[in-house]
Amino acid sequence: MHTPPRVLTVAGSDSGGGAGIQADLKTMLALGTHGMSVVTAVTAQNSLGVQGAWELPAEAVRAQFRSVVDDIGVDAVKTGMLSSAVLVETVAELLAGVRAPVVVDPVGVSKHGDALLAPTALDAVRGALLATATVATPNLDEVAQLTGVRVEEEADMRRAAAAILEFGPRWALIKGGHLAAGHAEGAVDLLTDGTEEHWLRGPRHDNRHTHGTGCTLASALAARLAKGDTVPQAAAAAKEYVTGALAAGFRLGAGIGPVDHGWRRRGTP
Ligand SMILES: Nc1ncnc2c1ncn2[C@@H]1O[C@H](COP(=O)(O)OP(=O)(O)OP(=O)(O)O)[C@@H](O)[C@H]1O
Ligand SMILES: Cc1ncc(COP(=O)(O)O)c(N)n1
Repeated sequence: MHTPPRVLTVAGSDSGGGAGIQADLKTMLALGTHGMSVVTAVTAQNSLGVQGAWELPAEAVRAQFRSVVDDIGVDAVKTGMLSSAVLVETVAELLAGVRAPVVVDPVGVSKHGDALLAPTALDAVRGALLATATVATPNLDEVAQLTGVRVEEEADMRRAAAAILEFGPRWALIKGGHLAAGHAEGAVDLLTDGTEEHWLRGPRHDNRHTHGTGCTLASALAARLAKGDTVPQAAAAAKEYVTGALAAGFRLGAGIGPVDHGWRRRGTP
């Protein structure tokens, strides 16, 4: 009997289904793995923004994590919205006991600018969470928030990665999706462990249906790591998956629509 690789997301729920836990589980299924979840917070969210957010108690996060890890086991873990300093510290402590690869997406704010992490949690992200990561996947706003490095040109991404690596992840994947057109060739991300450097380049799709890109990239990366890829192989596959999902992104609600996690089944548009 075939048992698919087991991948766990520790993240917030997005009621609109485009980001957070919902994006993670869809991505994990699309990439042939068994997705599992530890919910950290519940958001009331749609294509227009985040209308409310409620954090779970640390005890509930710990209990979900133990239920999954102690019985089922994990081949990779991904973290997303962690909401507060208490939950960042709790999750960092839980991850320290895990041997599987860990992808940390240090989610700070939503696409609409709604805060998904308390400013008081930044120290715990720097001091405890990032060191548990096999790969950390900050976007440019998160890089600025965590390190003070401002990326305006592609070449600045090297300094951003070096500053993130100081906090202890084995690899940094700096996402350049927010680089202004004209300052990058396509949509470019930089993956490096401080020695090797891999530029991940894809075509830019400006169809505005980009809700969930960061969650999707990090989950695809975790899924491929669970399947046994090396970090550079997993990152290349994740970039290809998110690029296809973005190209197929669709209108939903009155605002920013989601990427299409099922694009491979439906065929490329
Ligand atoms: N318009 C775009 N066209 C093609 N690829 C994109 C575009 N925007 C982002 N990407 C890619 O999507 C992935 C996520 O990048 P991004 O910088 O948007 O992350 P994020 O900010 O965490 O996501 P979000 O903006 O959803 O919070 C990266 O691989 C990035 O290069
Ligand atoms: C619960 C939750 N987690 C994460 C994000 C960030 O999403 P994106 O992938 O668009 O950055 C979000 N909007 N909501």
